[in-house]
Amino acid sequence: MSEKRRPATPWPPVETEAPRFHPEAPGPGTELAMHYAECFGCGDVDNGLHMRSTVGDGGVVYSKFPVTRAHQGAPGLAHGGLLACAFDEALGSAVGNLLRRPAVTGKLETDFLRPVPVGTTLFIAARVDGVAGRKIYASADGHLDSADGPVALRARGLFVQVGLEHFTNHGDPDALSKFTQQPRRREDWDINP
Ligand SMILES: CCCCCCCCCCCCCC(=O)SCCNC(=O)CCNC(=O)[C@H](O)C(C)(C)COP(=O)(O)OP(=O)(O)OC[C@H]1O[C@@H](n2cnc3c(N)ncnc32)[C@H](O)[C@@H]1OP(=O)(O)O
Repeated sequence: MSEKRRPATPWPPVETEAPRFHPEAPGPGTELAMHYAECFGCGDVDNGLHMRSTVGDGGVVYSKFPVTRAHQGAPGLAHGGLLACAFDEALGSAVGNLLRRPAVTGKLETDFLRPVPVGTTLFIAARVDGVAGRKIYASADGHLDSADGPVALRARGLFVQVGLEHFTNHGDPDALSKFTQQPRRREDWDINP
């Protein structure tokens, strides 16, 4: 199957600054713990994606998504929505861990280039591309079965920085205390755009 191309659109779509990684961001080689045990992407959820991520060199976060029968759409193939979910998680992990700015997905676009069979592992490499005020642009490639395997998907996401009250006002008021890894304290986040 030949490498397919999609129409080239500028990315990031607006003028941005280079991302400034948080001084206490985890360094290369760090295996990232799940950020929340009940997260469908990285938590201990039945039939969740059970993604695991590691910080690489140059501001890249590598995540693995083992695709099981629980993740099917067409028989034997991963469901596209769950693949998009895996990219949301991978991009969000790069943004959250490297910048330590609380942010939510505002826009997520995914190019599906190859089918992803059950039994494969998707190796996702995600990076933060630029920042414009509260807007954080990130992108990722998903490779089949190894870090340099064929590219099955590409994704681009806009994350919007929010105050911590976003999570307490709209979600579980106890949610922040349920985070299972650092930073657990307000002062651990860079909350100034
Ligand atoms: C160590 C730490 C570990 C942590 C690890 C964490 C891992 C996490 C992994 C989990 C990963 C999973 C993560 C998840 O699943 S996050 C869950 C899914 N996402 C949401 O639920 C978000 C829902 N949406 C909102 O809450 C609001 O709409 C937000 C907050 C996004 C913006 O509402 P707000 O009123 O606050 O701001 P604004 O509307 O003035 O917008 C601000 C700017 O953004 C621009 N804009 C907005 N939307 C779009 C768009 N669609 N296309 C293009 N642009 C868009 C907008 O034009 C404006 O630009 P400008 O006019 O200023 O130029």
